[in-house]
Amino acid sequence: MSDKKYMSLALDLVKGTLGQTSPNPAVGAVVVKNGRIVGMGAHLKAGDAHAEVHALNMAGSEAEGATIYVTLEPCSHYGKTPPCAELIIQKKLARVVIATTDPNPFVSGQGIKKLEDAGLEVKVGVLQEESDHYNRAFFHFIKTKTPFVTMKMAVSLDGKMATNTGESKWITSEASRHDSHRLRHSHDAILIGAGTVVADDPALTTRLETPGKHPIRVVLDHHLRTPNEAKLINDKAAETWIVTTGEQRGSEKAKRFDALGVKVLYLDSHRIDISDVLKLLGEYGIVTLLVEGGPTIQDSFLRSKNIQQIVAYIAPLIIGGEKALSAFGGLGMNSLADALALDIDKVAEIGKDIKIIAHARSD
Ligand SMILES: Nc1c(/N=C/[C@@H](O)[C@H](O)[C@H](O)COP(=O)(O)O)[nH]c(=O)[nH]c1=O
Repeated sequence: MSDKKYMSLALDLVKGTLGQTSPNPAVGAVVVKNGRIVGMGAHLKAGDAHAEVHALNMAGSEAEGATIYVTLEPCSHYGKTPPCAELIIQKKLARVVIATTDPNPFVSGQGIKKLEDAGLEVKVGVLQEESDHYNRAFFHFIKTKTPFVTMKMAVSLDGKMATNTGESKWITSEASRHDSHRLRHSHDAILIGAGTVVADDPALTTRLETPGKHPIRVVLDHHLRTPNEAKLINDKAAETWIVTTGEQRGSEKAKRFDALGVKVLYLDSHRIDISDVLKLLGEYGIVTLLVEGGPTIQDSFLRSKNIQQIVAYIAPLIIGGEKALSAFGGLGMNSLADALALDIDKVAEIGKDIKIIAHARSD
C-alpha cells in the first residue's frame, strides 16, 4: 500500500475522535512493518497518551525498523506526557511519515529535526490538506487563542427561521435536527442569546441514540434576564455559563445564578462585544464554539466578522412575510463587499432538506 493509503487510515482515526480531544488536536497514528499494519492508535482525551504511544504499544517489538504514519508532527516537548519524537527514536523506527507540521510556532519543526538528527527518514506533507481541514479549529485556536466559531442556521428556502407569528417548530426535518445534535456533540460550547432562552427555553443538550457529549451552554445575557426556571439553569444536564457585563458584578441577579451553580463570567466593558466574549471563552479553553443564535446574536457575530464556518440546514419551504424572522436580524452589512464571503465545502441532502457546510473565505 502507498503512504497515502496508510495516512488515510490514520486520518480515519482523526475523523472518529474529532471533538473529544479538545483543547488538543485529534491525531491518528499507524505503524507498518514489511507491508503489514502492526499498530494503530488515536489520541483520545487531552492529558491521556498521544496517538503514537498507543500505536507503538500495540506494535511492541515490531516497531523496530518500521514506518510510523502520524497525522501531526510528533511532539518534542514535555507536556503532560513524554515527547513522542523521543519515543519513536527509542523504539528504533526507520521511517516517519507526517501529514502536517505542528501549528504551534514555538515547537513547529522541532520534532522533525529531532527525528532527522537521530538518522530517521522523515517525509512531511502526505494528505496535509485533509489533515489541516480536520484540525482547522485547533489551528485557529493556536493562532488566535479564541474559539473557532461555527454558526448553525436552520431556515426555510427564503431564509426565515420562524413565521411572522413566531412559529418555528419545526422548519427542518427530524434528520436535520438529529444531525445538528451531532454538531453539538463535537463542540466544546454552544452559545445563544438571552432572547432565545426567553423565547424558546432550549435545553441545548446533545440528544442522540448513543449518548453524546453535551457542550457547555453559554448565554450572552447583558441584563441577566435569563429566567430562574429556564431548562438550562435547572436541568443540571450540562454546564451552563452566563456571560454578562462588569456592572452586573455583585448584583442580586448575579448572586441568584451563583446560588444555582451557574458560572457567571464578567466582561470588563459595559457592553457585550463579541470579540471580548471570544477572548474570554478562549481563556477558559473553549476551542470550538457552536452559535445557535437568535437573529440578534447571529447579526452580532456577522458584523464583528467572527464567523469561521457556517452549517446551514435549508428546508424546502417558503414562509414569506416581512415580519417573519430571518436567520440574521439587526443591522446586517451595508455593502455586498462587506457581506461574509464563503467557500462551500459540502452540499448534501438530509431528510427533505439541504445541508451546506461552508467556511469564511480567508482574504
Ligand atoms: N426551529 C428549528 C431549530 N431551532 C433551533 C433553536 O431555535 C431551538 O431553540 C433549539 O434547537 C432548541 O434546543 P433544544 O431545546 O435542545 O431542542 N433548529 C433546527 O434545526 N430546525 C428547526 O426547524
